[in-house]
Amino acid sequence: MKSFQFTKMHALGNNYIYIDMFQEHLEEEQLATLAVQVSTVHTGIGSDGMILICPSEHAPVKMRIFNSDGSEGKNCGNGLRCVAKYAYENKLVTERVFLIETLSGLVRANVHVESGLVEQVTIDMGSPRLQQNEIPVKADDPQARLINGEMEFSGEQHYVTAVSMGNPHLIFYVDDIEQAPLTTLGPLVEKDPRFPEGVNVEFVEVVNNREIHFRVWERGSGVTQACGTGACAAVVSSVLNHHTARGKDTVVHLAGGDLIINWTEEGSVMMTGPAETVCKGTYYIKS
Ligand SMILES: N[C@@H](CCC[C@H](N)C(=O)O)C(=O)O
Repeated sequence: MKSFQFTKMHALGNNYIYIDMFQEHLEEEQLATLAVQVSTVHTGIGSDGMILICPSEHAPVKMRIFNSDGSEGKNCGNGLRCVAKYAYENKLVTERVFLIETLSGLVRANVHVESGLVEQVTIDMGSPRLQQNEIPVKADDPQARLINGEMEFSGEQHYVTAVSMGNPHLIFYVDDIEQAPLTTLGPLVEKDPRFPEGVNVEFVEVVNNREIHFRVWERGSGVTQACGTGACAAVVSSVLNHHTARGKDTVVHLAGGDLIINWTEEGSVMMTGPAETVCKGTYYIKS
């Protein structure tokens, strides 16, 4: 029976099965099915998806992320922090600051090490993309931004902001995060035809100009405890909607814990937060 070694890691509860492609070989055609199988709780390992840590021609390491439904995402903030921790602790890199390639470009990781272990990671996530054709959102004017724009979902008008952090996000503001319509509006908006590639759906309650509450329905995985790119998109949206300030640290309270996000004056979105190893094991591939 074919098998591979895996590491399960999580970042604020957003958990993935990580496979070291410097050591393992998997066929491209089997990756989507494998992501579904390993993610399934009862018959697999149980996770929000699968992440490959791959060799790269442009950086010491490349990340590929598959959601639990087998679809491939182009970026994953929590995954990047875990990949950075794995790369440093497993000596795929020797420096504490290094590049990671993603399907949406290169990002810079900075690992914060205590007693030889990476506890926190800061990722320079690059600049957000705001034009509707970059998200993508179908629009009469594809170059225009969607900031606090009106959109109808199931007969109700909502004010939404669209941000790409290499992957698509749509942000809704709510008065009480505990009442956010995560499991009703989330799946409906994710698959709305106005988002040709689907969309990650985020709900935000503003606490004050340095703090927000956040919940997410992720494209391809549903409700998760945290979404790094989503938290970055929520802070960008909150600056654009004058709820928080650019160039200042904003604390994002996610279901799984806190992230510090700063959309700098220079343009980059900086994300700082933890990454943890859960366990390692052997997975036997179903034939
Ligand atoms: N959990 C992630 C994002 C994973 C990919 C996303 N569901 C997509 O399809 O774009 C994060 O931490 O950013």
